[in-house]
Amino acid sequence: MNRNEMIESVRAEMPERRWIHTVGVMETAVILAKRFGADPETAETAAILHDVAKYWPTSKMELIIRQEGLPADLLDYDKELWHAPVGAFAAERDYGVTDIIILDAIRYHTSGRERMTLMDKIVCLADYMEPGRDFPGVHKIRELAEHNVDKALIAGFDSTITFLLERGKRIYPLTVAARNDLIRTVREAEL
Ligand SMILES: Nc1ncnc2c1ncn2[C@@H]1O[C@H](COP(=O)(O)OP(=O)(O)O)[C@@H](O)[C@H]1O
Repeated sequence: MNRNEMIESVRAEMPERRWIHTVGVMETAVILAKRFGADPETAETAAILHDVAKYWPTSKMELIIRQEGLPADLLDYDKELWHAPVGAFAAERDYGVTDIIILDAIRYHTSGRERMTLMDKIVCLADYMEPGRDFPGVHKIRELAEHNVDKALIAGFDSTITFLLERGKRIYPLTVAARNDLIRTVREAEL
C-alpha cells in the first residue's frame, strides 16, 4: 500500500477532528525525527497509523487483545490504552507493516515503556505536543522538545499521571516504568 492509500484508509477510520490531530502528529513527528536524528519517513508512517484503531468498538478491541495474545492486563485499565497495541496489530495485519520500529512506536505511543526507542519517543511526544493540543503544561513540553526529547517526554508523562491522580484513576504501570527509565537516562546524560 502506498502512502496516499494508507492516508485515505486511515482517514476513513476516524472523525475529521481526529484526522486533523493525526496530520498534526505526522508533521510533528517528521520535525522531531529530523531534529533528533531518526528517519523522518519511518516517523511519518508510524504517525499516520498511530490512532488507526482509536474508534474501533470496545468489543472488537477486547477480542483482538484476547485472541492475539496482547497484554491482557490492559483490560483492567482505561480503554483509552487499548487502541495502541490494537493499532500495532492493525498496522501489521491490514497495512502490511513489518518494520518493528514502526509497530512498536504505535504499540507504545500511549503507555510508553522501559527502554523506549528513539522512534517510540518521537511518536509519543508528537502525540502530546502536535499543534492542535491544548492542555496545562503543553507549552513546557514544546519548549523542552526544542532540545531534549527525554525531558519533554517526562513532562508529557507527568501531565498524564497528574491528570489520572487528580481524578483518582488507576495508572497503567508501564507509564511509571517509562518515566522512571527516562529520568535515569536524563540523570546519566548529565553526569
Ligand atoms: N498509564 C496510564 N494509565 C491509565 N490511563 C492512561 C495511561 N496513559 C494514558 N491513559 C489514558 O489515555 C488517555 C490518553 O490517550 P491518548 O492515546 O494520548 O489519547 P488522545 O490522543 O485521545 O489523548 C489519557 O487521557 C488517559 O485517560
